[in-house]
Amino acid sequence: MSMTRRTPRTNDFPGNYPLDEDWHGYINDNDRVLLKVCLIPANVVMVAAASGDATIHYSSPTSAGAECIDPGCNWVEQWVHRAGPRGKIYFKPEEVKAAIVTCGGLCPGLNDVIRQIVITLEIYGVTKIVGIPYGYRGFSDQELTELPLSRRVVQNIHLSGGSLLGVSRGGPGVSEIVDSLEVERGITMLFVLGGNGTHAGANAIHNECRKRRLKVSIIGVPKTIDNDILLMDKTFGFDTAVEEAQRAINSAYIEAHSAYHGIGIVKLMGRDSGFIAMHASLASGQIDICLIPEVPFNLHGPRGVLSYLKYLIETKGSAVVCVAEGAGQNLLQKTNATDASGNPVFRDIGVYIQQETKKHFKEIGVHADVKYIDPTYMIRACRANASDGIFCTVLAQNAVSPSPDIVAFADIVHGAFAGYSGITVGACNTHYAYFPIPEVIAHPKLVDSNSRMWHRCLTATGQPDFI
Ligand SMILES: Nc1ncnc2c1ncn2[C@@H]1O[C@H](COP(=O)(O)OP(=O)(O)OP(=O)(O)O)[C@@H](O)[C@H]1O
Ligand SMILES: O=P(O)(O)OC[C@H]1O[C@](O)(CO)[C@@H](O)[C@@H]1O
Ligand SMILES: [Mg+2]
Repeated sequence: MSMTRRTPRTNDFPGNYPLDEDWHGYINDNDRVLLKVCLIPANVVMVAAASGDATIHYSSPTSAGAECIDPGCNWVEQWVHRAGPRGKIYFKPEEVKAAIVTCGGLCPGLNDVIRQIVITLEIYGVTKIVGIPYGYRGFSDQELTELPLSRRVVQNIHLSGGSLLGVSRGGPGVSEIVDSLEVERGITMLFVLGGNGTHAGANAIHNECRKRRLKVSIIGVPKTIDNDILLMDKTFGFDTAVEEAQRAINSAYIEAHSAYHGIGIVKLMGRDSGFIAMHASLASGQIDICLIPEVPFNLHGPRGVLSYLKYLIETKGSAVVCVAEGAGQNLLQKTNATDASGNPVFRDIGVYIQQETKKHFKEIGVHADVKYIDPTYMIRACRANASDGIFCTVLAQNAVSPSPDIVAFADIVHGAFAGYSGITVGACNTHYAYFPIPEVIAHPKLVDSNSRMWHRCLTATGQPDFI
């Protein structure tokens, strides 16, 4: 097998300099990634789910995971732009001032992404790169000054969790942010790392820039530990969260297993979506009951969680419950409180289950030793694990000499240089693509209770329905 050089050697090409059509190092602007396919000719149904299933040929719309895009289940193809470096760039690197901002909650991998963006920008020849401190707030708070970024500054930041730039919720309105971008700072590329709220903000900033006819690229990188962004295989930090959750689950298991009639309860993140809880439960093999926001359950009553816990105590001697923070909110009193970004503040379902379990076992006169673990912030503050780290690091290596397989975070820089704006980057069916922001934040991506993955989780825990 011969080694292929990633950078063209001048003597490889006639005239000593490769023409774009001879140098196969760039993404063609017309390259596309297939997002969904949906077809019903006669009895044959081929439907691709939102992500990752484009290669499945379903034989019936009732097959697990099958999904029709339109009500008639007609042939529909959805394509998105393939991500990667373009032969023609839209910005002159020496005229670019790029800024990076991280908003919302923390997520493992933020520093890796910041680092990769800076390194890739420098490779393009950009020298003016700054970090906006503490999320969107950094655009309005006069006491916060922007942080100059360079390879030297970001070299080792991936070795720790958190965000070099800091994060925040809430902050200034869109108009104020664009004033700051345009007038105060002269920013021409803004890289926005955040979840659905941040992306809603990024889209609004993009629209305002267009309204003002500003030549500014607004590019998102979806950051959500909950993995709740639509159309993408997964988002960075999710893998790390699932892995870190294993420690908490294992501790809960050991506590429960070592106690007489021990019950361990672990609450994991997941405001709307139970992906972390589902995957962590599956990975651990130590969970008896997994509760997620998408699947309603009763705590009390003959089919409720508490009756099943009693059964587990009687048959196994101990039990471990994994509950996502957004699960069972209908069982709790609403607070009507919101955080600075307007997100509803939930009551603590983990604490509630702990209290109700203690109460229930006392009432029925059965001894139970209940231990509750909430590892939320320990998980969120972690540095990215190897898988999430590779997700960034390999991209960085590719970014050193642009080639067609430069992907993901490096790609968002390519996206900006290609003149894209109002887009976000992600992996879809293992390929990297640019997505229009409104499409990916239309609603949170949810665990499908009819999916194979949820069924696998139920098989792994052995739990019944709690309704
Ligand atoms: N609809 C919106 N329009 C403009 N800006 C928004 C909107 N929603 C949220 N934002 C802003 O985006 C930032 C982050 O929002 P939010 O706190 O909801 O976190 P997030 O991006 O969803 O991340 P996380 O996954 O951690 O919750 C905040 O500064 C908030 O003011
Ligand atoms: O306590 P904070 O910072 O508001 O963040 C909590 C939220 O952040 C998330 O981890 C998402 O970033 C949610 O799962 C959770 O509801
Ligand atoms: Mg959010």
